[in-house]
Amino acid sequence: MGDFAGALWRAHRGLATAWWILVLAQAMLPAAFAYEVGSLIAAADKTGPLIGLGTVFLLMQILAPLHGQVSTNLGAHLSSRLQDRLITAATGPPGIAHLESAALTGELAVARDFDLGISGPPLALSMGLIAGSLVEALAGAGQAILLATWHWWAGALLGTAWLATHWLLRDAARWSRDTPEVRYAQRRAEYTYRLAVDPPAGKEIRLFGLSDWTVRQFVHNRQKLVDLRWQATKLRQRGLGVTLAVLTVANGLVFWTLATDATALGVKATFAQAAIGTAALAFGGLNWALPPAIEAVKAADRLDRSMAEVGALPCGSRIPSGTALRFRHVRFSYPNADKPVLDGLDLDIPAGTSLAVVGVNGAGKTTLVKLICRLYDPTAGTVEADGVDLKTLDLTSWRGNVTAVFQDFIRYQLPLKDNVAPTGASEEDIRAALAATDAEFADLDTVLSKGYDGGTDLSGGQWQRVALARALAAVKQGAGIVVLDEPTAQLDIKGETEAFTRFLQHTKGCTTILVSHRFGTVRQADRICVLDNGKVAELGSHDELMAANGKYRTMFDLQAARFQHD
Ligand SMILES: Nc1ncnc2c1ncn2[C@@H]1O[C@H](COP(=O)(O)OP(=O)(O)OP(=O)(O)O)[C@@H](O)[C@H]1O
Repeated sequence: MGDFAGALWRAHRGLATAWWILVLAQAMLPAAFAYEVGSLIAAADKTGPLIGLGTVFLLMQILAPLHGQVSTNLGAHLSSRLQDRLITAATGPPGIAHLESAALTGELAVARDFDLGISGPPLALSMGLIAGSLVEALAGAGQAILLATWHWWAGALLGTAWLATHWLLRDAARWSRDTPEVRYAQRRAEYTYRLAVDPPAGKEIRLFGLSDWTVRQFVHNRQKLVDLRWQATKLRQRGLGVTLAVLTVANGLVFWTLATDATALGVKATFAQAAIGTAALAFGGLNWALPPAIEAVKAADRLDRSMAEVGALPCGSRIPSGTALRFRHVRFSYPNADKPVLDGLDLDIPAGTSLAVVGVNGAGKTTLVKLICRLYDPTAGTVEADGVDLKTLDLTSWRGNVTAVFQDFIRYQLPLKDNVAPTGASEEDIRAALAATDAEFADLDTVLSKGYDGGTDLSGGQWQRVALARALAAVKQGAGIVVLDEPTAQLDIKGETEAFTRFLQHTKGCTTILVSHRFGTVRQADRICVLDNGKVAELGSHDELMAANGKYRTMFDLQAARFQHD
């Protein structure tokens, strides 16, 4: 609860203060109402008590909707703050291991539930429910205190009896989502939800007839969450029986004493209401909206720390001085993987040369690219730039020195010009980059997404040309190392060879690393390296490797034969 209160305070101090004041004010009103009713009955002159009663009644009517408004606003602020924190936690770490960790993506699903509302109401809504339940619990305590002013034991007895019920119900209302089963169901529900609503999935869902499957998966996992909640929150019968007995005795005793007490009718009316109102102690504060909200706040806190830890990379202060790359006895395993992807890899890439990397699927080509971009660090060995370990370089400067077209490059839903230079560049440079890659598909200001007014979409190959233009624009801005991971896989054969030849012309002087399965492109590189079993199996120019008659030649001949046959 402390974490939650702290999160409210940080979300919006003014609203949080108003929210708590309103909780307390509203909690006091039922006791005040009981007192005023008693006074009205007892008083000879009814004017004062009537005004008092009317004021309390009016406050009850005004404060409740006001509290509702404040709750919704505060909930929206808290929700935005949590979203900001999650986005910062995800994008902040310099590495990407935290985004690929199964444990952390599970945690992210728990944290995001406050906003998706798959297994509970979204925060803006649940804040009102939380407010109501807190008011109720505190109002019950206020009535018990009022009752204690008549007979201390009556307040204590009824207060304790209803508190016991509170614990029973609380136990039953509490549902820990922090279990592998719940996380799994939440992730599957979120995943299938995205499949249903995101356009890229829309094609396959329809073509492969997966609509029913998607709905079934979503419903199944949602139902699973409902069942798990039901199992966790079922009332235990024996506990219920005991509590009912305690309540019957306590209430019987208090009301019997009240009935037989020789006090005035007004006093009796006040304390009878207080005795009834104490029951709110049992039911307030139990609202099922509170635990999920607390868990979302806690999960966001935990993610902040754990993502920073898992995605951390050591960062030096040296400024990169050159673009020659060297892998020295590099070994690399993904976290929790039992087999290394790279194992004793040695490779020199002289500055200003181009190197193509080939190998079967899963040989570790993209992994090599990730190490050059320093998205991961080697498990052992070093990657060096001009003889300097990348770990000792200033990371921002290093990243400014490298540009890449990744296999799964991003298709930004932004204007064409921002797709070429996301952080800005002169119009002249943007146009030059687009011209060099034959990517002038739209007006510079046209958004590359059909989801926007006047927006357009591109074909796979056209998108690749735009991604190549982005890399060229980065070279213009100072990047000296260019990494291309299957950059032309979606271009037609003629376009591919032309595009790569032109790209190399425009990046003359850069160190270029190309990953490709298309040998027409590969052969244009100064040198080619065949990756096998985590090591460099062959290294040389196209002619040298063909003459060596090894793995490269086998792969090249296979592809050439297929084209000749076609
Ligand atoms: N984030 C990851 N976590 C765990 N294992 C991974 C991860 N990414 C890749 N791998 C594994 O590492 C190995 C090498 O993958 P990588 O993507 O580097 O291969 P590749 O040579 O680029 O393959 P392809 O030609 O299919 O693109 C594969 O066995 C893959 O399953």
